[in-house]
Amino acid sequence: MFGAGSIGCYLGGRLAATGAEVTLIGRERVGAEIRDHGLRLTDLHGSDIRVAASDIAFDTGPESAATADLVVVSVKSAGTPEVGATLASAIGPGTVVVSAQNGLGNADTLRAALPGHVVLAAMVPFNVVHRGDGHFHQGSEGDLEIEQHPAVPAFAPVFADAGLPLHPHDDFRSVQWAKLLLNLNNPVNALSGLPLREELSRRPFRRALALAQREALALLAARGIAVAKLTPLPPQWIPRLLTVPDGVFRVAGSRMLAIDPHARSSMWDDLEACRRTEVDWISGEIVRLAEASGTAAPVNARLVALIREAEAGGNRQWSGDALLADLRSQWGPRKPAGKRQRN
Ligand SMILES: NC(=O)C1=CN([C@@H]2O[C@H](COP(=O)(O)OP(=O)(O)OC[C@H]3O[C@@H](n4cnc5c(N)ncnc54)[C@H](OP(=O)(O)O)[C@@H]3O)[C@@H](O)[C@H]2O)C=CC1
Ligand SMILES: CC(C)(CO)C(=O)C(=O)O
Repeated sequence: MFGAGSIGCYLGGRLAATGAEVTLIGRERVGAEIRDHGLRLTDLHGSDIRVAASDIAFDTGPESAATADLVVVSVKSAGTPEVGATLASAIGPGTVVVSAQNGLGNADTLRAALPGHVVLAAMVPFNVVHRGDGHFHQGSEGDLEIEQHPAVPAFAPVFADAGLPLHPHDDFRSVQWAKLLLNLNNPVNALSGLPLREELSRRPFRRALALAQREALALLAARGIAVAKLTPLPPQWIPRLLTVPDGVFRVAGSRMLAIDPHARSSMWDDLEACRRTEVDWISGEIVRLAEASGTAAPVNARLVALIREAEAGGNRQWSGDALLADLRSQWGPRKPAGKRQRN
């Protein structure tokens, strides 16, 4: 696992717990935490798994990757070029590399750095919260998805044994777009300063997310880009669901609210840790799609700008009403791509 953070420690720990030989590659502060406490991996269904420090290796450098069958990359997107360059001189022939990152382009970045290697994109649908002292908690549901490839059956059983089945997809880009639409909530969540469940329980924040999703969906439809159905509702219907009153959403959106009350988006984690966020790889993709279509994506562009401001110390405690009013004002005299709809 290259990137021992929330995802790397959770996936790596679950694999190690069923006997897989796993090395976590990460920062010394995380290595010290695991040496002191081992790993504790819990989920929303009450699963509680312990991995002793002696049962999982930890390195700060890439040496162990030289003999690995599989390297799963789980750093934030800004770190991908460095990981690609590091792996290029570290891994042996035949090592398969899987990107378990959000966004569209991380696997491509790794592929460019690792010609001759199989590099596959995967998608983690659930949230992981780092609760400290080696404890990582899966706060929402879902199975891992992966690009279809002949290399997958060699390692899929190890994931299945660990309770993390991999679902291969022929059209993985459509899966990545579907996840990106859900991740458009990351900047809204990060700007709200609230846990995900609390934020999604408040209609003005859901309306803000619906604005961002509608803008993205209109651009995707105009370009004929397919979006996979990852949730019971098709992605095109989710903005409508988001805008219903709170009481209705508590019932109709109960699956979206089935999140640990403490879970936050990974973008909130980044702001909290004063790290560069992944907003350029999430909302920024919609802005670039609009530019490539000769139009604008003012709502998503504004979310990028607000996250930039928050990275520089700006407001991270927006009220739902203020954020929604700010995003609506971006429409101005211009129309966003697609039909204008009130959220
Ligand atoms: N957290 C979540 O719930 C989810 C996250 N994701 C996605 O998964 C990916 C990983 O996210 P997450 O686990 O939250 O990220 P984290 O920031 O928690 O973990 C990444 C870790 O990798 C470390 N790291 C970065 N570069 C290197 C390097 N060159 N060598 C060693 N260690 C390095 C980071 O250290 P440092 O911070 O010091 O750079 C950090 O500790 C992201 O793309 C995210 O969007 C997807 C679904 C859910
Ligand atoms: C799981 C989800 C959608 C929300 O936590 C996520 O991908 C993230 O936080 O980056």
